[in-house]
Amino acid sequence: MTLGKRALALIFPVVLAGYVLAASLIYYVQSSSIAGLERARLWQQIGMLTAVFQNDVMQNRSFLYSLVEGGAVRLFVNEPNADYRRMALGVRLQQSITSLSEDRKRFISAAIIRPPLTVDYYFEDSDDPFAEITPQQLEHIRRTIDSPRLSSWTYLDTPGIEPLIVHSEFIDPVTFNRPVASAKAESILVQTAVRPKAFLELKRALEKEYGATVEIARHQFLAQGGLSATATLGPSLFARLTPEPGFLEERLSTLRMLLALGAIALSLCTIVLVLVLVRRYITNPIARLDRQLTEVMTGNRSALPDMDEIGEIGRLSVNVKRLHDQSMHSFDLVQNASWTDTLTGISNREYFNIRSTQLLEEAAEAGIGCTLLFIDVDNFKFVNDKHGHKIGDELLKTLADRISDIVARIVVERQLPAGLFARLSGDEFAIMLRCQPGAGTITELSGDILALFAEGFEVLDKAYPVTASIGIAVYPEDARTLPELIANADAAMYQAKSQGKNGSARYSRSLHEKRNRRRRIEEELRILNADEQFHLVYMPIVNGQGKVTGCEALLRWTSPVLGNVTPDEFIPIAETTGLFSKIDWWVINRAMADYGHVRKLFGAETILCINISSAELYTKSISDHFCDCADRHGVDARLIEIELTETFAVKLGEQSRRNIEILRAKGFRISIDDFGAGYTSVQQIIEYPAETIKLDRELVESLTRSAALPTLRALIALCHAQDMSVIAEGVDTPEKMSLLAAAGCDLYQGYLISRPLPLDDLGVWAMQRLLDTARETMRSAERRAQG
Ligand SMILES: Nc1nc2c(ncn2[C@@H]2O[C@H](COP(=O)(O)OP(=O)(O)OP(=O)(O)O)[C@@H](O)[C@H]2O)c(=O)[nH]1
Repeated sequence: MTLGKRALALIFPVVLAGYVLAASLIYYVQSSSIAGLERARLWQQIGMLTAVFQNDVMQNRSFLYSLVEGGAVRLFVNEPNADYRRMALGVRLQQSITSLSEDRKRFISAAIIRPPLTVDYYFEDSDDPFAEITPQQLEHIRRTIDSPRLSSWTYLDTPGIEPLIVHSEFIDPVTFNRPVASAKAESILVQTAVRPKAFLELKRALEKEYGATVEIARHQFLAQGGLSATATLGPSLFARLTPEPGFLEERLSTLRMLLALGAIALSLCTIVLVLVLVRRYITNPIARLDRQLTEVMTGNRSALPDMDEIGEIGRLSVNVKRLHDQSMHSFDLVQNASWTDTLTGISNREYFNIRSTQLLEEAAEAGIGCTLLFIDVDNFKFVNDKHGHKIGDELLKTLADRISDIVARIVVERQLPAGLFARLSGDEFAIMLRCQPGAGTITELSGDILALFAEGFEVLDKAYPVTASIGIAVYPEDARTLPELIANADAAMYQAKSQGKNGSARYSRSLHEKRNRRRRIEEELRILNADEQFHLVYMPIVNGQGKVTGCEALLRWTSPVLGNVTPDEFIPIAETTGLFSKIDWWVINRAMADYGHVRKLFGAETILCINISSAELYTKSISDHFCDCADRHGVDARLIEIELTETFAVKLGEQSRRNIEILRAKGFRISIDDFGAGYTSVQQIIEYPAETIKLDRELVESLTRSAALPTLRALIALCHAQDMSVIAEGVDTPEKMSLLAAAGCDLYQGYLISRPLPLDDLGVWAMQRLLDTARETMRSAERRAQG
């Protein structure tokens, strides 16, 4: 939810509740004052009604007196001519009506009654020529006659008939004044009646407004609670108006509705106003700050702009900007540190990867090439081991400085874009330049780097025997991605190393194929079924008398995909990829399973030689595996000779030395294979924990030249002095054999004796050899017999 919506959600109920509360209070106060006002108005209205009524009463009375006092009654009584007197009275009445009331349509009537109750004259101001006095008026006359009073008035309100105010007065027929009480029976009675039109209209209007009848009664009304008003219309005539119960409620509900609408309208106005202000001074600045921060975090903006807000929001913005600037500064420091190699101060692998990716993208856009030089120091370990890591560190730092200088110089001289130089790891460095081979830049660069090592690499005034191997790969010819480019330059560097180190090599197609072949071998090794694709061949070892004393088990691999793959090719791959255990364990098991057969062919004391990977001796379980296999196949440990390569034996570690001691303690023999292929000191020969030394075929080749015979003899004597028997490999001529025999060699192995043979062929070979020996023995016997 946005800040604006939150503000709305907060403000709306608060403002609304405030206004509803205020409206309720106003309603509470207003409702009682409305009730008071209505009550006062009601009393006023009923008072007005009373006044109007009394005016009508007064008019009627005036009408009566105008008839009596004006002589009209006297004229009527004294005039003997009945028609005249009627007409004269009629004229007088009309005059009186005209003078008393402006309303010509008003109903007025007059009647003269002679005793005992004869309506002598009746006049009515109406359109009805046959109009007669009403029974109600007669009734009033009768009641007036019956009462002791000489005059009276009343309000006649009979259902179905329009109400009338009626006045009756006794007149003495002689004096035409009010008679004495005793003369009442002989007096005439004059009655006038008017219709109280104004009163009735007002009454009707009130009844309509209040929705209730104006009650008129001859008795006093009892006091009533709520909204009600009473009035005295005459001495015994009362009126009361009690509005219908919902009258006030209607007013109040209108008030309520007005207040509710007012509260809502005011709430909305207030909310809109508050929201505008909140948005202007709070949410908009915060939203702007948020947007700017988001842009900074997503990289669409480099820094927060200066804020000109005031107050808390302004301070917040300034502080956020300050915080951001500080974190950017810290981030830059951390990033620089994380991209710098701590030892040499040049870029490290992370930065190299990031920057190189950009360089390749730029090169791709510009349609130009990039060249990667992968540099590895040769024999650096030697400096570490011999002179200590401090010197090693110094060497790396000095080398980094010197290569940096070379790169900077060449870039300036050849006007190239800035190059990238980084330490990838250990003694590995890399240079990325936006140039292609051909212009001589790469040749000059690699030549200058190699020249640094020409006289040994000088550090702190001392030269160290290290060189550099440089692998070169070019984008886009050799690779299209950075990982591929690095891998190819690395492969080229290994190529340079394998060509004798201290040189450079460019990544090539053949190198590519070599790597592919290596990858395919690795893949096949991972998935192969050893029982189906591996088999062992055996190469006999004989003593000076030609007796087979042992057989070396040699592994052969026939892959359905790759065909025959030699151990020289796949064993190093298996060792570097950790697949050697799978192979070794199969070889050990298979060779021991075959041992019974070998033994049958060559005798109970035949030694079985099994090669194991040098890496195998780093695993703890190797001795257990040998023992388990020997037990399983019933092979005496003394008849098993485990062959280790000389290069491995030179650098025996703690674990491998312990493993060899365990194996020897269990009775297994140890043999040092390929002796003489590397560089071994006399000291190391003395320290070899082995029963047998196998002279490498190259060594045999060079030492079986007549001039080297004393050396061969001395070497074999040295081994004998260490209690080690000597086997010569590569014995392929009788001459070599006789020379080796002359030098004291114990055992022989080579094509002169036999090539490596499958087990079945080994049997045939053994039979053949027996036959040959038998034939030779017979021939010697014959020669002796002839001689
Ligand atoms: N002094 C020092 N040695 C390091 C550092 N990092 C790695 N090494 C060592 O550098 C050596 C590099 O190994 P290799 O490249 O296999 O040794 P090498 O003798 O140069 O082998 P080749 O390259 O085959 O000639 C290892 O012994 C590492 O322990 C470091 O920061 N300082």
